[in-house]
Amino acid sequence: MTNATVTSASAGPSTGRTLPAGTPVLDVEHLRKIYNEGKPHAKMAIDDVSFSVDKGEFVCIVGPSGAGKTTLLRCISGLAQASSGRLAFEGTPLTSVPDQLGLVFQDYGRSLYHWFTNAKNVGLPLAARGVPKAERARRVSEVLAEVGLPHVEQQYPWELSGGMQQRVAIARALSYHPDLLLMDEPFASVDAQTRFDLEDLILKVRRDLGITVVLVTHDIDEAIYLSDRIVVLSGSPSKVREVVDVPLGQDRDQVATRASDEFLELRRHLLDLVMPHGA
Ligand SMILES: Nc1ncnc2c1ncn2[C@@H]1O[C@H](COP(=O)(O)OP(=O)(O)OP(=O)(O)O)[C@@H](O)[C@H]1O
Repeated sequence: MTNATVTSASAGPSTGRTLPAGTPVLDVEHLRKIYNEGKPHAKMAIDDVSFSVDKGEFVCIVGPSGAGKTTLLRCISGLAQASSGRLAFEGTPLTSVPDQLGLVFQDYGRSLYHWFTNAKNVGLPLAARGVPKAERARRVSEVLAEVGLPHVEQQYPWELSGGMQQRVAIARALSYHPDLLLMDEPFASVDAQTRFDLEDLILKVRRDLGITVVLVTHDIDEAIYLSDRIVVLSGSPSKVREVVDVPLGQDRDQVATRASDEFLELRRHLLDLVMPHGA
């Protein structure tokens, strides 16, 4: 896991363009990633990974430690270059960081500028894109309200709890209405109760904004709770072991959903896939 920062890969507003029916937001075909290719210390992190994500879907990626989950997100986001294979974003081959992409990584502590107010942090991608000040202020208020922090604009990140800081980071990634939100272990650094709150927040954001989400997690239960589908990676160098449908409906509840027979059955199946020998 990289302790990378929260990044807004684009500062521009969503294009809002309508994709032709059946066009996935994200298409990953036979992706392979070899670090230090051609050198004696070359390392194949991803062998052959294919999957696609449709508009509005919530897809989680799980797999053993070192399977290449972070590497996969870095390739999808354009932050790392795949060695071979094809990546397409909204039907267009991906050659650089896509405009309509939001990224949220685990380490909110390093991701926010602590000498800027929360409002300024959230507005940075908009400022970079030249969104006028008044419009920027309106959007910052709107998105902070969306993540449940309507009163923190003039405070600084260090005045907030860890969970609140991660909400600010999420608000920043959402400020320009990305079509696809990529999240790498976004809730791994907070306590269990805050983690549940943030999971519910991201489900609400997804519902409110109709956003497409791809999230990497070590936590099988979290993956089931959040997902429409789960891509299970094998150990390193990774292949797709299975893509698991999660037919739990849209209305999920931290207690009732997690206690349901369907949830427990999926949990058993996923644990079998991730720890095939009961390790
Ligand atoms: N910049 C890099 N240079 C060389 N090798 C790397 C680099 N980044 C990652 N790797 C290697 O690629 C493999 C996959 O790493 P990655 O961080 O993508 O896995 P992961 O599934 O996210 O791991 P974890 O679940 O432990 O966070 C590992 O063997 C790692 O050592």
